[in-house]
Amino acid sequence: MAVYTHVPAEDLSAFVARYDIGALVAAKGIAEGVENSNYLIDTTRGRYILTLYEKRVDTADLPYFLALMRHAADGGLPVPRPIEDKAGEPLQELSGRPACVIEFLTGISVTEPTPALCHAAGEALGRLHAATADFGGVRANALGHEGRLELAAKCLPRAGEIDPALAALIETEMAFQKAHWRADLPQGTIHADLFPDNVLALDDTVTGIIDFYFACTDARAYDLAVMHGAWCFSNDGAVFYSQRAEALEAGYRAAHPITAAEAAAMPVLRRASALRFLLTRAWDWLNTPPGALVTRKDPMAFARRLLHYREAE
Ligand SMILES: Nc1ncnc2c1ncn2[C@@H]1O[C@H](COP(=O)(O)OP(=O)(O)O)[C@@H](O)[C@H]1O
Ligand SMILES: N[C@@H](CCOP(=O)(O)O)C(=O)O
Repeated sequence: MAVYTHVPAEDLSAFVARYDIGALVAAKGIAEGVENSNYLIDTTRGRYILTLYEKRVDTADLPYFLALMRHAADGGLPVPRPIEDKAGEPLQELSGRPACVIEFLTGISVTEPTPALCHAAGEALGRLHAATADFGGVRANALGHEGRLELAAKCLPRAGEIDPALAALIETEMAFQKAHWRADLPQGTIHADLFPDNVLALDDTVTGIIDFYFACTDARAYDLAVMHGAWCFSNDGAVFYSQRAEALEAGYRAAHPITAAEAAAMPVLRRASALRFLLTRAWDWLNTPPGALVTRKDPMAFARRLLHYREAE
């Protein structure tokens, strides 16, 4: 359940009145999502998403995320445009939290994507990379190579509470990444979390790319590696679907080239991405207090992906 901050109805009405979007007629909390509180709001003029940014998002990064979303929307991507208030300001405060209203986009997130949707999603990523090539914003990846190694070291002492083999898996992967990570791959603006639940689709057509709150500047090909892990396995990581992977890469190549160096680095990037999601899930698994309204995601689902990548070499 991702409504951490509950906003009283009268505050919501007053908040909506700051914008030129009509009067509030309905609002409901959205259960999906992990990081922030989201409300679906209907006004006399249309439908919008209201996001209240919770503690895990650094307020200083919000102007970067909102500028990136606007840039991508201006570039023709199906990315929700942040709505400005009557004074031209997209970033607000509500119930003691930074808050923003963004466009509502139609579509649903699928859990078992077809190869056709994988193709469309890969193409959408390629288009996003092309459209953001001239985006001026820069944000370091807190979960980049160094960040992953730091988080790995923090997870190691208690990894055995999740699975007896997990500490060894993390340790050996840290050694591999230290030896093989390449810092010289083409850099760009990456989404960094383009899982199926962050893509809205209708009939194998992508209608929305959402949740830019991990976006950053990093190796462009890493973004495709993230999608490989997120889109091409069963949810528990036990089954790899090669047709999805072929379609994903073909879709990306239809919109953006992959250099020879990027293609050669892909096995390392995929392992790095599997490690990243294994680690953040493990950290949350070990540190989410009982009774928190967050659904913890299974770290072992990404341990299995990591093992698959190792065995595929
Ligand atoms: N612009 C949008 N249009 C339609 N639905 C959206 C939009 N943004 C978010 N949502 C809905 O809200 C849910 C949570 O949003 P998300 O940004 O993924 O939250 P979180 O950052 O907490 O993970 C999504 O799964 C989707 O159902
Ligand atoms: N995609 C990550 C979790 C991040 O959650 P999101 O709702 O912000 O996409 C994972 O699956 O571990």
